[in-house]
Amino acid sequence: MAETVTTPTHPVTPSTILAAELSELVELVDAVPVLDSAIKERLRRTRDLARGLDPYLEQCSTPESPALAALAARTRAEQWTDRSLVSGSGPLEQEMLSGHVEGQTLKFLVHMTRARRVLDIGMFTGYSALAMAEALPDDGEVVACEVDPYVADVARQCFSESPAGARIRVEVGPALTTVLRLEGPFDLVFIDADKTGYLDYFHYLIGSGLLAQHGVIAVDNTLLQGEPYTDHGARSTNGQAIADFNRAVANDSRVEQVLLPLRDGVTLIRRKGSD
Ligand SMILES: C[S@@+](CC[C@H](N)C(=O)[O-])C[C@H]1O[C@@H](n2cnc3c(N)ncnc32)[C@H](O)[C@@H]1O
Repeated sequence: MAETVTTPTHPVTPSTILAAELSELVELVDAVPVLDSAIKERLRRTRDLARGLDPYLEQCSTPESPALAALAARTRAEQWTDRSLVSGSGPLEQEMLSGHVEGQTLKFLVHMTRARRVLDIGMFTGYSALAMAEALPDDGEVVACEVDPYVADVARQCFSESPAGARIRVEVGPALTTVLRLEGPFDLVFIDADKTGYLDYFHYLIGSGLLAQHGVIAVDNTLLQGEPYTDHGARSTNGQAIADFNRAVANDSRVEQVLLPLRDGVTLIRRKGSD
């Protein structure tokens, strides 16, 4: 089993938010002397179930390559608070990085779909792009779209230190503009950029020749920290965008899909009858 575990600085997925909430509850309840010890013990077991999940997934998954580990370390070392998104859609933070288990899942998708051409929409420092590039054959290609020139430069530096990095072509600019001038087909597309743009990316990919007939789309953050399925006050703009996206995909008769509770949610989409 792998020994290294990636610890986010703050919880950004339903399971890590749940674990953090339960950890706080355990502390609160432990401070109440009159409370039944059996109740305290049950709460501790519940916390451990939530808190142990992500580290265990990491331990049981094939370790990331040295190049991916270096890219993740480089991303953690950056002072993201000093920068804000050129697109104005929000601050950059190290938690944007998809990371070990999701990267390993993307590698599996490349292998399983026998992909040769991959489109990465929302590259950040390049973790997903490099993970998928590592799984491609030598003549395969990842086209990676990123709006922020600074993070694109960080990604390029990381790619230059890995043989698989030579398979990645970086396109800087708003992804919706970039995809309009790209030539298809792509066998696999990973959508992980501005959440309010997800429906546009999806409609363009399905409606155009950009996605291969047998192609698969993987979409990140479709659980958006639980916002689409919880009702605790007003949703954020991104939470509403993801709720709308999930409903639109579920109602679209052209496709079939599954939402996997991996990290912040990953939805896999394919055209119906495209065997
Ligand atoms: C969640 S991060 C991507 C994480 C990345 N896939 C990974 O594996 O580490 C989202 C990225 O999308 C970029 N982005 C936001 N809006 C965009 C747009 N309209 N076009 C292209 N990139 C965009 C952001 O600058 C950010 O770097």
